[in-house]
Amino acid sequence: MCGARLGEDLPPPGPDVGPTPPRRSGRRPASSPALQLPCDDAAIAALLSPRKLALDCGGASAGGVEATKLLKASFGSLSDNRAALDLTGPFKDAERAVLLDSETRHVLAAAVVHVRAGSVLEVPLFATAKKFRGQGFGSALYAALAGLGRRLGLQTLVVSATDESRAFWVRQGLHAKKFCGAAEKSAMSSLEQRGLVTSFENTTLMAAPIPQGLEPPPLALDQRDRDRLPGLKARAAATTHCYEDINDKGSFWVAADGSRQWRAPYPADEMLTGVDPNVKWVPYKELEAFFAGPTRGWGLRCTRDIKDTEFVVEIVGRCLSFEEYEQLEDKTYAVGFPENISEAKRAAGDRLQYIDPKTEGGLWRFINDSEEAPNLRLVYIPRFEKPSAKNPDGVLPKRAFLQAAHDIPAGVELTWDYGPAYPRPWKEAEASEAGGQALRVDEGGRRAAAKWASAEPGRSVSSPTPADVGAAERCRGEASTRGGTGEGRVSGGADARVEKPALAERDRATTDRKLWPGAFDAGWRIREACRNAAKNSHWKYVSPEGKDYTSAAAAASASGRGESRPSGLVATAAAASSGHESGAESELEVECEGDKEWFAGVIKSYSSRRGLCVAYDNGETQYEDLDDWGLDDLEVVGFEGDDTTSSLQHLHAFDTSSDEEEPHMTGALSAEDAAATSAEDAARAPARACSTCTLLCDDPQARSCQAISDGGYEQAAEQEEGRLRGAKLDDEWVGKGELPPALVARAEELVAQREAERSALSASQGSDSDSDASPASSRSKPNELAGAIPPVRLAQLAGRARPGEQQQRNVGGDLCT
Ligand SMILES: C[S@@+](CC[C@H](N)C(=O)[O-])C[C@H]1O[C@@H](n2cnc3c(N)ncnc32)[C@H](O)[C@@H]1O
Repeated sequence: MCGARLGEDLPPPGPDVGPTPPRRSGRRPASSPALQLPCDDAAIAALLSPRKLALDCGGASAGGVEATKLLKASFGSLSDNRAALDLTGPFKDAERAVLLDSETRHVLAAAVVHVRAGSVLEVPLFATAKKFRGQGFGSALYAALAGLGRRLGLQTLVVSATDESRAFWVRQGLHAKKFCGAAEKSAMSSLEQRGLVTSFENTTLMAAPIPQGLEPPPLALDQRDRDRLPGLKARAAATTHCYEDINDKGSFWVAADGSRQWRAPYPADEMLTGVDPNVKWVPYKELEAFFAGPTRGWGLRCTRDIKDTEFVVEIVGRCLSFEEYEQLEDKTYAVGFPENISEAKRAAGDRLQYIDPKTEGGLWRFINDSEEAPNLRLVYIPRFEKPSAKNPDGVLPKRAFLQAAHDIPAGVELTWDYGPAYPRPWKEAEASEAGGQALRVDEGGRRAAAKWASAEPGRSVSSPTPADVGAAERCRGEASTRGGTGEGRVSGGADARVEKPALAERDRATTDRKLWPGAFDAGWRIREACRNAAKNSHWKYVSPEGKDYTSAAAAASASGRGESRPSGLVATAAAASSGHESGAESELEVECEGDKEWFAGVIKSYSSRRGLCVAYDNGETQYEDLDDWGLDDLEVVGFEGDDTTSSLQHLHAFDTSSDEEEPHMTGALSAEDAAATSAEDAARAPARACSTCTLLCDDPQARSCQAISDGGYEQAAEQEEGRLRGAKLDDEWVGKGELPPALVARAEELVAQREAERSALSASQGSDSDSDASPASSRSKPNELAGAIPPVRLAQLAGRARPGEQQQRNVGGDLCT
């Protein structure tokens, strides 16, 4: 069955239990000669020292009382673990490895490590101190241990993973036997047969090959380092991702006349409280979508700890029959029931086969898949009962929920297992990456789609298996949502094409103006990037062949019109002068080639990805890509006002009221703020937070937050991701509302020139003849504009730490903060 799997039986309500510490199964590992960990290894020390970390190894007293306490707190509740804790009995040859803060000597993480004959590095116990969790210390200790294993020429690293720690180990590259490659599987079997590993009850044995070589592996950072990225609460997530949040209303059917028929109020047998009167819910407001990286896209996390068995979300959305599901253009989000339930439903005439949250849903639509270590499980009510003689229709599930499979600390990404039928093209990418070949998931998706489409030339949507359709559609959705070129789109025959719903399009005149004369007739279209994106001026440029481009310049380039802007804006003039008294927003004038017409507008924001967002006086809002303009084409036409009411009142959005050092975005002062704030204060004032999201935004009233919809959030998130991984920061990053630095620098240069001219003029004439010029006359005669923003102000603006610079200063402290 395609679509993610919808549910398993709701388990009977159970006690609210915490994580179960591992218990030894009683199997005895074979004795082996003792091997010492080379803990004084210089390469390992070099790996750790930039993070101000140190490794201490030895017997049961290594790391002192603090390490003993940590291991006891994590594993000491069962007497069976005593031997491992005290390094006695079967663990007499084991060692303790402790990660310390090299300055404070605090114990950050500790492990018991056994070097076993058979080239195995066994880690029976591993714990990170509670107050230091989620900061990468566990990953650092793992990297150090793997490095030591390398040094000793060991082949396999084996751990006993609890349910809670499985996701951590998966991130480090370890897998349970079921998910291991063939080589690892046989290695694990042989280890088990020879009794070379210690298995604990309630744990899963996980293993990874230890890559050989002298260099220690790079430090991987823990997933929870992403916590620092701002998240999107329900309302902002819905606005940003173009869907309606119906979490409070539940699922609905669409009637023939297009109206919605809500499933609530539910009959008694569909009430969760009927199954478990003490059901505990995670408050919806504690959930937030966050950017989980370019491969996974967006994910979901909770801002508070979740207890085992708590209910996290209900699967809400549009109810679909099988036939309706088949018509879906994008099946990425729809979930269906497992085959046996689906069959029973079909036999009983139950239309409810899928629930799709794509356009109407809840935050659950962001929850990513984890086959191996999900922390949520899908449960449904009523509990499924097969049709029987007594009850010919059986009992068919109607509602589904995601419930915590174990305790989940705040900030950890929530995941569930999409089920066996869900196509996972990203696994191909992961496998290639593991093999040393970096392959982005979008390429994997496109390749998978192309493979599906080419496997059988006659394939069509009318006759494939549901799994085929799901696979192809998901791959297609993935390729296009991740900016794919569309090359892998499924088109195995005319009827394999799935019609898109009508997206708003620009008319012929606008298309020709924005692209080039004749573009519309040649088949080019300017279409909203996703449904309802037009209201945010989020357009894409679609070629006659159906390929999407994100900018007019890219479209022009693809059409063979060269890299530069084909005909539209030639930019003989650009940024600067404010016509507003407060001077809060910079005005811009642009001349279109050919018709010699000047278009006036106001710069609303700038994103390095999409360029300047300009609100033109004719009511249109358009992104202008500065890369298409040579800076020599830009001419600063002047500035109005004095220190307190000058233009270019853009500033970086540091929240100076908090301790947080990292600027997120930049913002522009509102007219009132700018008027009321002195130039110096303005340069330091915190920008206002947008009412729809956690970001800073210059339009707090906007229903849709431009800061997010213009890609600023994702860009910032990717930057943050890069920073966390120690990647070089993109110097060119400029967030929302900040003018491009090159433009500011050019403006500064021209203004300084102008100032010099003015001084020279006033020295010779004894007067300042520019002081009466009005903005209107300024615009009509740009070069004669009067009034200049004092160079010192521009220098202040330009000289403030930019987000990238500020972030770079913090890099060294990542693991230690
Ligand atoms: C229901 S959506 C989940 C939300 C999605 N990440 C987003 O940004 O909207 C399912 C899609 O997310 C992506 N995805 C989910 N789990 C993933 C994983 N473990 N690795 C990579 N991509 C994943 C795949 O593109 C999949 O088709």
